[in-house]
Amino acid sequence: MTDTDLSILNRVYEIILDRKQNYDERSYVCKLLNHRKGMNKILEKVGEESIETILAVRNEDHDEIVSESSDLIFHLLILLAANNITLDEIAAELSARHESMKRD
Ligand SMILES: N=c1c2ncn([C@@H]3O[C@H](COP(=O)(O)OP(=O)(O)OP(=O)(O)O)[C@@H](O)[C@H]3O)c2ncn1[C@@H]1O[C@H](COP(=O)(O)O)[C@@H](O)[C@H]1O
Repeated sequence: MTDTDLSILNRVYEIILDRKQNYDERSYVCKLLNHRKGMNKILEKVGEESIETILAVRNEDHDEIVSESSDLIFHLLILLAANNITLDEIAAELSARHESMKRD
C-alpha cells in the first residue's frame, strides 16, 4: 500500500520506534540511533538536511526542494523518536496554537 497523504509520517515514525527496540544491522535508522557519536550524529544529519533544503530553495529547484525537505522531515522524525517525543505531542502543540491564533 502506498500512502500519498501525511499518514505516512505516522507510519515512518512507528517504524523508527520499532527500530529503537529491535536492532537490525541492515537498517539505516538503527545505524543512526546507535552511532558512536550518539545524539550528535542525529543533530548533524538534521543540520545537514536543513542546509540542503535551504540550498534547494535558493536554487529554485522544485524536485530538489521536495527531496531535501523529505530528508529533513525523516531525520526530524528520528530526532523526535530518539528524544521520546511523540507525533501526538507535536499535533497537540500545533492544534493548540491553531485554536489560540484563530482570527474569526
Ligand atoms: N525515509 C527514509 C529515508 N530517507 C532517506 N534515507 C536514507 O538516509 C540516508 C542518508 O541520506 P543522505 O542523503 O544524507 O545520504 P548520505 O549523505 O550518503 O548519508 P550518510 O553518509 O550521511 O549516511 C541514505 O542512506 C538514505 O537511504 C532513508 N532511510 C529510511 N527511510 C524510511 O525509514 C524506514 C526504515 O528504514 P531502515 O531503518 O533503513 O530499515 C524505511 O522503511 C523508510 O520508510
